[in-house]
Amino acid sequence: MRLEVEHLYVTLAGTDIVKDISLQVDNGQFVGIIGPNGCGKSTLLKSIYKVIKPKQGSVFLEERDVLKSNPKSISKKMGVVGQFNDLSFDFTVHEMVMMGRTPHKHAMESDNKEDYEIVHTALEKVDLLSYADRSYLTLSGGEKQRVILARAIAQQPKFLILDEPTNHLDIKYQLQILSIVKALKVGTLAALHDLSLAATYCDILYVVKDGKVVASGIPNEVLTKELIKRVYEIDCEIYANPVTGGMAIAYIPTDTAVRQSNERSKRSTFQHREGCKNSKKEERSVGETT
Ligand SMILES: Nc1ncnc2c1ncn2[C@@H]1O[C@H](COP(=O)(O)OP(=O)(O)OP(=O)(O)O)[C@@H](O)[C@H]1O
Repeated sequence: MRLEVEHLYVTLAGTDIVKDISLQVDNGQFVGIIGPNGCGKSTLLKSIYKVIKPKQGSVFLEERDVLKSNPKSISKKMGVVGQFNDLSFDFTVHEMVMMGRTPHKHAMESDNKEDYEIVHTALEKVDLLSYADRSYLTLSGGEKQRVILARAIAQQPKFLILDEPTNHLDIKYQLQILSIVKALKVGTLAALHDLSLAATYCDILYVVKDGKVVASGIPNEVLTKELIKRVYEIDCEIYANPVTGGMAIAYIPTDTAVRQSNERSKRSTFQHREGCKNSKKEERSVGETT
């Protein structure tokens, strides 16, 4: 499904947080929103999935006017993985994921065989099948994050919104979760912090600063060191990853202590290598004389 956001403005507690943002996500596209802490990414997403009411603007999912539609009709089409996934009540992992089926059911309709199969597949996808009977509240942050993604998958959405989906995840699950989402082949709008991951997985990036889009386009063209300096106030070098060929970013710390420690570790690596070379030479010459 295609998402079209036009001239969105959000004001919270008298402050303008989102200022005239327009963006599009085509069917099957993975679109990333990047930008520094507090620039308005979550607020923008929340206003798209109807948790916050925008002051002005429109959000359309295909022909449907999202801001004027009732939440249940939107939740049949749109899955959301939010940033904070804490609950006051305890549920099992299986029950949590089964909640993803709710938008497709009438009041009092019980879960059927198909629902169970869908939940099973969703749990399998995020590697949590063996956790089905565990209490959600006892899970680690990363495990909770994967349960919430499984719930969104069980919802079988035609469009996905993800707010920092890799927040609590170790690198294996960061890659796994983004690959799973990409393989769903539904339009996806995701706020991401890791620029290298954003460059790897996103078809299009929107860069937000102070509530405004300051750049957009394909990652290779958008992510320049000048833009990163302007938006994040940090120096970096961008290079082609020698193994994957993809874009890699090396951040350059401004902190002198860190620079000195890097220099020291470079020197000791060099000394270690030279030491190894010399002891190999000695071993060879001992072998030749005996
Ligand atoms: N309910 C609220 N009332 C007042 N200000 C708010 C409210 N919610 C968020 N803000 C402010 O709006 C700004 C944008 O917040 P938002 O959470 O959208 O940023 P973000 O880009 O998602 O940040 P992060 O990367 O840290 O998650 C912040 O300065 C935040 O303090």
